Amino acid sequence: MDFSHGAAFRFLVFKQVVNHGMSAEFLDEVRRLAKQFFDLPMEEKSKYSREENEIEGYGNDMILSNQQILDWTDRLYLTVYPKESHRFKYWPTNPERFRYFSQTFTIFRRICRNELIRDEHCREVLHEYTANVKLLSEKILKAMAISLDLNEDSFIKQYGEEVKLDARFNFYPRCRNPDLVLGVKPHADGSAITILLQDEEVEGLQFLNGNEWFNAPIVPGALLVNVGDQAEITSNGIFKSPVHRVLTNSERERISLAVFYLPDSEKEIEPLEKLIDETRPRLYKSVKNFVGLYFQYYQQGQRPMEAARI
Ligand SMILES: O=C(O)CCC(=O)C(=O)O
Ligand SMILES: [Fe+2]
Repeated sequence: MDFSHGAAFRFLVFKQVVNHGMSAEFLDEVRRLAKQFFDLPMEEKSKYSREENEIEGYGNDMILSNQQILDWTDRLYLTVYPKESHRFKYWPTNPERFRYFSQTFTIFRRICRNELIRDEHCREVLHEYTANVKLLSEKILKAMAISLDLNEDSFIKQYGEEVKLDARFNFYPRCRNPDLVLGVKPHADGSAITILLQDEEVEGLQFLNGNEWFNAPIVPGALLVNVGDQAEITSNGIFKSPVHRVLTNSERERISLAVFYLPDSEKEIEPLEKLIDETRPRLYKSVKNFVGLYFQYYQQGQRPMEAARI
């Protein structure tokens, strides 16, 4: 990863990262697994259904009012880190490889990387992806701190000991009336940062800049890094958490996988002291369990950041 252009990095809204240490084949494998899951008959998928008032599991938006417009999407939401938080009742066992890499694939990859084949047991696919994404997220949070002349651990320390990673697999079916409904309504992510694996062929994600929506292009082999609300708060607004949405498509279905890097919900987070001065007064209150707050606001189509702003 090249973070040498520190100043430019400050104004990052979203960034496509290519040198993230994961091969294009591995990313394809992750996409394939997601797709295989969503292709299963409804009867099979509903074994992992989200329960009312729960976030994790398979389903769609929580229904809070009968005025609510639902997103045109199917999701599978799983806490993937730390291991102790895994709730396997929501983890698909079908396709089998959702949990396990085929041994052949693992060995093949290791041979390609000229690695010794020491440990031959299959690794769980999501664990490997999660470990890589956690590492990448922390590298980026360090680079963000360095670009502001801060100690590299400044943001990470703010987020506490017990960070959590949540994965949201998104599937957008074809839609006959794409002008009438969105795949995901406009929102900013409630994470510190989000690492997004986009569909390899179908666009749909858009970012708001001023009053205009811009397409996020597909960059082969890249992951998209998105600043979330909690990084906006801790950076005292220097990094902005962008509003984005997903369009529906009448021709093609689309998948994506967002992994949210979430601060410890017991930890109070707030703008870093060093980023507050007379020219940049403190913009946000201290907040705790921002994700809890986030879901209440999101489902009503409001920006949770409003609750944090001074
Ligand atoms: O599907 C996408 O490209 C983005 C999904 C998204 O914004 C999210 O899951 O928060
Ligand atoms: Fe998002």
